[in-house]
Amino acid sequence: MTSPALTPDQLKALVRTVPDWPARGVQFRDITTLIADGDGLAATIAYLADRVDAADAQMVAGMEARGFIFGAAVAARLGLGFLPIRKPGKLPIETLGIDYALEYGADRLEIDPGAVTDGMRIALVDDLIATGGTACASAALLRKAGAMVETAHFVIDLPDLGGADRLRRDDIAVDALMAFDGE
Ligand SMILES: O=P(O)(O)OC[C@H]1O[C@H](OP(=O)(O)OP(=O)(O)O)[C@H](O)[C@@H]1O
Ligand SMILES: Nc1ncnc2[nH]cnc12
Repeated sequence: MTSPALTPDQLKALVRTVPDWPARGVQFRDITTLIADGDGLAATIAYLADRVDAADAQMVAGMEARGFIFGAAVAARLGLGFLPIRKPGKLPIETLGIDYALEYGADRLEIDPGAVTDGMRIALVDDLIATGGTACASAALLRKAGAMVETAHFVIDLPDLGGADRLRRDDIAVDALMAFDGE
């Protein structure tokens, strides 16, 4: 695979930080500016694809909505299929779902169970891991469908929020292209 043209530090500089959005005290790490940059998008996909390739995954799963941007591009680059992990009520079939707790309230994720074959190695891809609620629920859902989920790959880690450690406690190896750590 050709080396990406931009370094992780240069990619980090393309992420826009919006203070106090969507709530006071939150530093929102916005990938809109990263993906609007052609070299930035290409390098981000190249980095993620190298890691998913090294994990020997048979399929890529991405979480709605931002995980679709990165996950589908990585899957296509590697010639793998892509499994969308959807917010509730979007799939026109009988789904397999999981309910999970958010900091305030609850949410649900759903997949097409027919897309997963027993024992298939599926790599998770998303733009960002914060508390890990979305990624842990996604891994549990894929495992419930019969998949093996051993790796998860993110563009951004917010280590202060503990999500990556939470995933590791579920026996999932985590990598991220960049971290915003107490910034
Ligand atoms: O680690 P967590 O605390 O679960 O947070 C991370 C999740 O939050 C964001 O998605 P969001 O639910 O905002 O949806 P979006 O991709 O549709 O914007 C992000 O894309 C991750 O999926
Ligand atoms: N701080 C943050 N920035 C962007 N997306 C997020 N999802 C959860 N926390 C986030």
